[in-house]
Amino acid sequence: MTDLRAATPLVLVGAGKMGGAMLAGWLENGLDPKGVVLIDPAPPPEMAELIAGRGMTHVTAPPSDLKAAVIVVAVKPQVADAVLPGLAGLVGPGTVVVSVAAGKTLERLEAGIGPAAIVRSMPNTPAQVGRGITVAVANGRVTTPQKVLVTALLAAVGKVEWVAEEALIDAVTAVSGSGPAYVFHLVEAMAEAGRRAGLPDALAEKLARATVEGAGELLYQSPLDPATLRKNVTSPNGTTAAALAVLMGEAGLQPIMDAAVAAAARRSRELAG
Ligand SMILES: NC(=O)C1=CN([C@@H]2O[C@H](COP(=O)(O)OP(=O)(O)OC[C@H]3O[C@@H](n4cnc5c(N)ncnc54)[C@H](O)[C@@H]3O)[C@@H](O)[C@H]2O)C=CC1
Ligand SMILES: O=C(O)[C@@H]1CCC=N1
Repeated sequence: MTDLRAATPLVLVGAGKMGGAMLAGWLENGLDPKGVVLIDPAPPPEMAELIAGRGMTHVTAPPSDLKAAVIVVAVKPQVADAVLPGLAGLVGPGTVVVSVAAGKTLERLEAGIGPAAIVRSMPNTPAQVGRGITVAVANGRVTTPQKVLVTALLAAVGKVEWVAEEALIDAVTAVSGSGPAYVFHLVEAMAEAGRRAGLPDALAEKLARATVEGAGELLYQSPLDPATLRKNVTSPNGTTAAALAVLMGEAGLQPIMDAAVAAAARRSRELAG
């Protein structure tokens, strides 16, 4: 079983919301902070604190004297093309590059960093609490041991799926990469609907948040599928049935979700550049 020590030296390029969430998860799971080199000219303040507190090396540009075991590229897709060529010097014969950038194809990544073992992946921010899910696709240069190493790294912050067909990553991005935002928006919408139904602000927010937290945890712990869990809430001719007649109706959630996921997948394809 590959442990996270094999991932060092690990160079994390960009410690913002996604890179920072993964880094927090890795440290929680035993990655040696001394083996981490963070490249970020302007990490968010909470990351700067974590970096200093855990003794990680922090630089603002790629060092010239290092070959990485793993390079995780977690900068915005819009800056990836500019950043990638500067990382080429960190690539040695054993290095595997893992990109989390939305839209950036394996071909585009290789055009930027040069010939290398590259994994294109799509994680999500629940990685911060070890409950992310990442889908990954490898180029032809990734060896089996590198795939095992990347799996260990990604598995330290949640579930991992590999796909052989790169085109699936756009839909993956639209469902699980962006998906946490849809769930957080559901909380906002439920709270707002509660306020409009007469609840005081604080109570509406508390009820919406606790309901999604609890339903998520129940889904996590239960062996039942979501449809069964939904039916377990729904008494015949009761209040839930009345609400679901709206949510599952013709103008309900499904067509809205279809449109949202299609829009995100389209944007992912555009971000290829
Ligand atoms: N936020 C999310 O939920 C998810 C984001 N992603 C992907 O993760 C990547 C990063 O997104 P976020 O973390 O949300 O953005 P962010 O803006 O929070 O983080 C980007 C980080 O990159 C740093 N950076 C900028 N220029 C740099 C450079 N030249 N060298 C090194 N670091 C540099 C910034 O200072 C910042 O800390 C994007 O490609 C995005 O598509 C993927 C899955 C989910
Ligand atoms: O919004 C974005 O583009 C990134 C990719 C998936 C989640 N956040």
